[in-house]
Amino acid sequence: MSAIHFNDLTLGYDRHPVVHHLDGEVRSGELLAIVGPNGAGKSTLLKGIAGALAPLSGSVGVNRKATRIAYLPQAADVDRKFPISVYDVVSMGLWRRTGWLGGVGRQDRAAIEHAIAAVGLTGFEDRAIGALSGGQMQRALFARLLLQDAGVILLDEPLTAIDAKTAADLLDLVRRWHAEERTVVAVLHDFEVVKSVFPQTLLVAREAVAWGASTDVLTPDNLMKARRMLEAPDRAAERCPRAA
Ligand SMILES: Nc1ncnc2c1ncn2[C@@H]1O[C@H](COP(=O)(O)OP(=O)(O)OP(=O)(O)O)[C@@H](O)[C@H]1O
Repeated sequence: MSAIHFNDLTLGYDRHPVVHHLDGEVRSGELLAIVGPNGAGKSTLLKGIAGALAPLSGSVGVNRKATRIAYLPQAADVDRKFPISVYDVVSMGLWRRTGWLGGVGRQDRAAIEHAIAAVGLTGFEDRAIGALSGGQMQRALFARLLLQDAGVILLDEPLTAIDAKTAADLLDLVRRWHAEERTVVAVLHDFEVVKSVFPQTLLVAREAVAWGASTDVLTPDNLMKARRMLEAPDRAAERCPRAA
C-alpha cells in the first residue's frame, strides 16, 4: 500500500519551479531518506508533502488511512524566542485532540510526561525553550512528534548540529516509529546514517536523480550526477528540463 504518491509533481515559489516532474510512491511503513546537494529542493519537497506548499502542477497524495502527518521543520525555521516552556511545546502534540482551548486531562498529562521522559528531558519541563541547547530543543520537538501519533512523519534535517549521543537517541525513536509501521521520510546529509537506518533513498537535484535501495542510490556516480545537475548553467534560469 502506498502512503505517499507523486504524480508528475512540480513544486516551486512564485511560479519558479524548484522540484520538477516527480513521479513515484513511498510505501506505507517505509523509512525513506531524501538526500541531495544544498538547494536541491529537499525541504521544498517535504513542504509539498506536508501540504504547506501547493503544487505548481501535478499532485502529491497521502493515503487516507495515513492522513495524519507530523512535520518537523529545519531547526532554523523554528522560532525559539517565543516564551513557552518545554512542557507546553510538547503538549502541542495533542492539539489535534484537545483543540486550542481544550483542557488537558489527567490522561493527557501522563502522555505528555511519558513523551518528555522518552526523549530524556524529565526535569526540563518548566525550562523556556529559548534556554535549551540545540540538542535539547530537538529532543523536545521529537517528544511533540511522539504525541502527534501520526501515520506519516516528515523530518527536515533532524540531526544537523546534534551531538552523537542525541543523534543516536533520536534515531532510536525513528526505529521505534518504523517498528510501529509508521512511514518516515527524512531529509539527511549524513550518508552513514542513511545507509545504517534508512533502507530507501531518494536522491534529488531539482528532479529525481535516483530512487531505490540506499546502497544502490548512494553511489559516487549518482552523487556526481546530482552535483552536476545542480551546477549546470541552465539551472540558474530555473528552466524546466522538460520544457527545453
Ligand atoms: N520561500 C522561498 N521562496 C523562494 N525560493 C525559495 C524559498 N525556499 C527555497 N527556495 C529556493 O528553492 C531552492 C531549493 O531550496 P530547498 O530549501 O528546498 O533546498 P534544500 O535541498 O532543502 O537545500 P539545503 O540542503 O541547503 O537545506 C533554492 O534555490 C532556494 O533558494
